[in-house]
Amino acid sequence: MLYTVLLPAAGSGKRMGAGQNKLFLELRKIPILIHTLRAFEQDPKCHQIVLAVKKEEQAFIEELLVKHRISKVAAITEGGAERQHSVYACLKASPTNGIVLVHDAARPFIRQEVIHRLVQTAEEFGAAVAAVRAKDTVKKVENGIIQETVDRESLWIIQTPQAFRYDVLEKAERMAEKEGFLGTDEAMLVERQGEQVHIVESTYDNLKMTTQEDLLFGEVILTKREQEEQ
Ligand SMILES: Nc1ccn([C@@H]2O[C@H](COP(=O)(O)OP(=O)(O)OP(=O)(O)O)[C@@H](O)[C@H]2O)c(=O)n1
Ligand SMILES: C[C@](O)(CO)[C@H](O)COP(=O)(O)O
Repeated sequence: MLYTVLLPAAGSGKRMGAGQNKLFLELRKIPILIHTLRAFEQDPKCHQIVLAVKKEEQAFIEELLVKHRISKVAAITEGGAERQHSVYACLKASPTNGIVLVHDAARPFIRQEVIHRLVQTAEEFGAAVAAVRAKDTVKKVENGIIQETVDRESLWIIQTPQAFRYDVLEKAERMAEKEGFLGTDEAMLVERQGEQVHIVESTYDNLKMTTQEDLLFGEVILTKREQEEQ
């Protein structure tokens, strides 16, 4: 089945400390935003892309879309104060009966085979998220004192894309807005509606460009990808 991808791109990139939207920073002379868009532009199963952007950045982003021949962007909507608000704005701009993927525009290295497994799982079960197993020990801490070590075998690091049947995500976003609930990902909103969310194993290089170090890792990932393609 074809899918629609919702790309929140209206953040400020505070943790990157670049003084601008981190999505405009370049890897191999291409903006991070374009790397991410290309992943979906080049996927035959992607029907359309919906972007949430800052109003004052829309004209610049539209120029980037033309320059880099990104043709699948069907709608550009205004993002909100929080990531969740930006995602909801994208959802409201793209009603469909099918599968929607929510993907951070700050994750440029998503692999097509992960996307397709997510879509298949969401088609079957209604909700699925990309994730990788935790590699480090995780502990709960209060006031600088370790309270509990969480069993690593049951720990997964959640990424995006997060894939849903449109009606499942729409109800979750609508109820969260009505109840003033703010989550850090869409799965949280769906879980609190009592829906089961499935895990689809992703790759460790599906990195979210968040801090300066990630730019270095990103260049290495691109070098590795180029070697894979040779
Ligand atoms: N109000 C917001 C906040 C974030 N995002 C988007 O959500 C994705 C993941 O958010 P994050 O990595 O936190 O980006 P920023 O919010 O820009 O980073 P920071 O928290 O460091 O400011 C990014 O593509 C970002 O552009 C958004 O559309 N609207
Ligand atoms: C949605 C997410 O990428 C899953 O790991 C993450 O929660 C986004 O966090 P951010 O602080 O909004 O980047």
